[in-house]
Amino acid sequence: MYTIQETEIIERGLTAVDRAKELGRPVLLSEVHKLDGLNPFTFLNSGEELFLGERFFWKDPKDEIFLIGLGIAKQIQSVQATDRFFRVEKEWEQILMDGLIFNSYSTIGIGPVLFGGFSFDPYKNKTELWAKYPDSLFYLPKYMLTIMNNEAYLTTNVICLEEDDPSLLEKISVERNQLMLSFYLKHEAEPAVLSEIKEISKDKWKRSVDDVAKELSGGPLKKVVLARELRLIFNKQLDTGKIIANLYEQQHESFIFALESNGDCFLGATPERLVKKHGTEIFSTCLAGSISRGTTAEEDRRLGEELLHDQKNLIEHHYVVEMIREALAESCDKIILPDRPQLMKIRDIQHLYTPVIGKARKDSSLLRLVEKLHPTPALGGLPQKQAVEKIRQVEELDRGFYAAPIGWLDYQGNGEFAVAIRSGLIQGNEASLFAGCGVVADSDSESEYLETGLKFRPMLRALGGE
Ligand SMILES: C=C(O[C@@H]1C=C(C(=O)O)C=C[C@H]1O)C(=O)O
Ligand SMILES: [Mg+2]
Repeated sequence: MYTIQETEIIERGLTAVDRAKELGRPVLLSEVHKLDGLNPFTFLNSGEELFLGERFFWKDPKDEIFLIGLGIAKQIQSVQATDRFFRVEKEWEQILMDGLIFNSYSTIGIGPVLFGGFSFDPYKNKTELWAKYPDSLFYLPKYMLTIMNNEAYLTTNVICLEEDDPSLLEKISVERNQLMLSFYLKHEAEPAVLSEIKEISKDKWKRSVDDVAKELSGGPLKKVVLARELRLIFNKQLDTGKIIANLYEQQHESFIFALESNGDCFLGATPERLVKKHGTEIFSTCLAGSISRGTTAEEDRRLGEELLHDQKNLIEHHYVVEMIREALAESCDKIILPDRPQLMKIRDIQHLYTPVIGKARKDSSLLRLVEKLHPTPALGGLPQKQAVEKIRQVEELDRGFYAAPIGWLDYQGNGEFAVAIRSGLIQGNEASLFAGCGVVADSDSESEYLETGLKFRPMLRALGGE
């Protein structure tokens, strides 16, 4: 059982209200408490009643950090396509500038943290599918559990207005204690059963792969990533908490993420980091080029060797390395990048993988880096602008947040963004799953089709459809 000193938040809140009056604008109050340890899924589920539709979940591949947010103290969103990264950054800086932050720990990812993401291409025609997700969508949560290197912290964030009185803070204090009393392990309900899978425009998709591949041999386009969709229908409402827990169990070596919005939930298990910033240290990942896993250790090793020497896949990978190297060179002083890819083996697939490390210059913020990198040729193509235009033109799918940056940043500028692949959008008793692949001049549509099949597997399994 957990309880937190209640008088403290009221006193702090009154100071924040005084500051709001002085400044004539809202003021953020944020406080951090250390907890004895708490299961992240217990926390996520305990918010189901009060905060359904306003939750997020994040875990990195090494289980170094878990972030689970419940409720929205402040939402930053934008329907404007131009400067969307910059706009989010400016609004975030404004909130932090006046904020009162009570945090006596030096851990990253605690105190005010913004969690969310961007759509893949704000200039693509919108469809109903992603109506709940604007082109930029970020939450500053009301309550957030951080588990960092096995230590647990609870952050509480309140936006105090000029006209607020102590009753607001009393309400928060009561709500928080209620939440902490309700930490429970959820009763397992019968899982939803898959009744139908619709494969969206399979033949048309394969034709577009052939057409684009043909076009690539003439240049100047070198690579275009094309994606497709599966629509799944279940016999009842899907339990997103359970799907996240399944992903955690089944795809341990990946980032697990979820972002709810107005009843929908976008979630997935991606192996691909876009960029991580920890102080001035920058980490990025080149991931492109794929082959299946073997059924025996020997076959698996042989397939890995084949991938490491396959020209088509090496070229597909090389484009990503070149672009990331160039993009980071503008913001980093030192870049360390091995000259040959290695293998990343995950449950259903193996990839060519090149890790990148850099040292950021003073003025390079995490969102600036995200802007420079997105989309890398692993998700868009090369050259970047023309590839995205080609996708806009030929791809039937509305990608929404699929293949786009999703992640978090803390109030000290640390944070991490992953590329939201191996993902799906959960909508009541239905789900859309997305998968794509890098098309280069000698791509063959049948093998690209099979490759996307491998990439659907993690989500299909987590949904009980495999
Ligand atoms: C586009 C996806 O994956 C990307 C494409 C890859 C490829 O074509 O080899 C490999 C890894 C990812 O960068 C996806 O999973 O949907
Ligand atoms: Mg590929």
